[in-house]
Amino acid sequence: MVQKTPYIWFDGNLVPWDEAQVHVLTHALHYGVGVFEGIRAYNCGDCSAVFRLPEHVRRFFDSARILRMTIPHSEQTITDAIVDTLKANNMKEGYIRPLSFFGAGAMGVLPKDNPVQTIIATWPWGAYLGEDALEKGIRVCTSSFTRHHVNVMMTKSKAVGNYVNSVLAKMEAVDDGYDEALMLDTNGYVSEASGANIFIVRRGIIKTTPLTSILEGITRDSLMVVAKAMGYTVVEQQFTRDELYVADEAFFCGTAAELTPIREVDRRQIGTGEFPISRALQKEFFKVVQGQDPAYEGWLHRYSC
Ligand SMILES: Cc1[nH+]cc(COP(=O)(O)O)c(CN[C@@H](CCC(=O)O)C(=O)O)c1O
Repeated sequence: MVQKTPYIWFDGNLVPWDEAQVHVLTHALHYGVGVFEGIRAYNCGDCSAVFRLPEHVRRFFDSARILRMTIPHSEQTITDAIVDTLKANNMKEGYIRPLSFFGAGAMGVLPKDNPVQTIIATWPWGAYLGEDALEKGIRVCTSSFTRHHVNVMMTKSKAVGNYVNSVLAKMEAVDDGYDEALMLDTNGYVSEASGANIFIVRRGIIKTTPLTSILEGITRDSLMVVAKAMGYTVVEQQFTRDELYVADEAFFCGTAAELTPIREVDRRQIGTGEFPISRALQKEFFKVVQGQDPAYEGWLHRYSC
């Protein structure tokens, strides 16, 4: 159950958590047209910092543009509202969920008299895939659900409706005893997880899926930059499930997932079961988000509660 916090920003005002409600004829509840973001704030010791806030806010608005939804606020207003909500909730660290959606008004597929509503919620969210996941890695299965064709759903939009595909994949994986689902694209190549991007390490090369059917992950981008700065070769290249099977290491990454090693895929251990490169990247990633690496100060939007 999500842990409540005192306030949610709702169409310009901070309202008590339990009062942030919508009508059951909200268009997005019926037709799935909304956009959202997942953002994390980290405790950096003497203050806190939201990780890559401008990039997340820009993607939030880009997602809306793709869906022909006009968010009735500026990027600056949303940026300020995110920090204000964190402060109002006295959150030195935690997860931030902006959501914008077609509200109640007309019913029917065409949203014509439906206001675009916007909320920003924040709550504590620890290890996305379980406390042991970051340390020991997770077990993954290839999903029977295929990632969206790029002209069926708009996969560069973090659109609410896209996540029916993710929910079905995740439910199937968990019911079958795994921690997460690996989804293939419509051509059968590895795409991403239900809520994270994927990397593999093979013969010292770090490889990730190109920007085809996947969400353009900000953590993915960050890790590519950090890995290159650490001296690794990083390529964006399609790969198949059996290349994943014979990889030396593999990991998922995302705002919620952070960097979660994968220890097994479809009952095949990945590599030796040790993941030194993933571990080194994970260690550097947490130094970066916690403000311990000055080279990445530009990625931190600092604030104090
Ligand atoms: C499909 C998908 N792919 C990749 C990513 C990684 O993107 P980024 O966070 O920018 O690195 C996410 C984020 N998934 C968000 C929602 C998770 C959820 O269960 O809800 C997240 O990680 O916040 C996805 O949902």
